[in-house]
Amino acid sequence: MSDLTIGVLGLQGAVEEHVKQVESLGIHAIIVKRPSQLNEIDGLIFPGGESTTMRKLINQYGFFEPLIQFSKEQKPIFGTCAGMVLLAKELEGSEVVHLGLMDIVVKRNAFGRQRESFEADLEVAGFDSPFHAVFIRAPYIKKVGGGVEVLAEVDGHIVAARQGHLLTTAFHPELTEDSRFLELFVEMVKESKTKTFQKA
Ligand SMILES: NC(=O)CC[C@H](N)C(=O)O
Repeated sequence: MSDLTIGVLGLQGAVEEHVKQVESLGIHAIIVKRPSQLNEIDGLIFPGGESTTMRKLINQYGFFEPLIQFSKEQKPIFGTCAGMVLLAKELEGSEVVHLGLMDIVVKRNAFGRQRESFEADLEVAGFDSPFHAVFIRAPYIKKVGGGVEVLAEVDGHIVAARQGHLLTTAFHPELTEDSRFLELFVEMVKESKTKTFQKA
């Protein structure tokens, strides 16, 4: 076991699958259900699910400010699917903004009814072979700000990106055996932990 702990926000959605994938890498995972648990983790995953419901629960359980603070401390966050919607600074066609942490404009349920759920093999920046991705009522990124690195696209739409300590995918990387996105996140978490250690 490494000395890292990764949390999965456990308010709603595909929580267990992420926990299993984190544990499959020999890393300690906890399900985060109370804001105080944010102090016990080095990085946090927002699972897929229903972003509107997740946001209601974020408010109800007093997570809003603690999550903003977690990000301010440069602690890595990985938002998958609904998690991407939570991270976005703007949602297309909507006045609603959730956490607004990442400089991306996101369109919800973006692939339309005919392609509600689909799978695709993606070329990903930094990966040496395609990544098989599962999309479920997925969003995509319409626009990125200057500091955002685009990692993958499908049909010309951005579906994976990184901005410093923030990583996001429109698909569900926890539903396949391929753990390369999680491994990338783990590297981000290790890096951030080393930096914090050096500052202390
Ligand atoms: N699989 C998912 O996470 C779907 C996300 C959903 N469309 C939302 O915006 O909340």
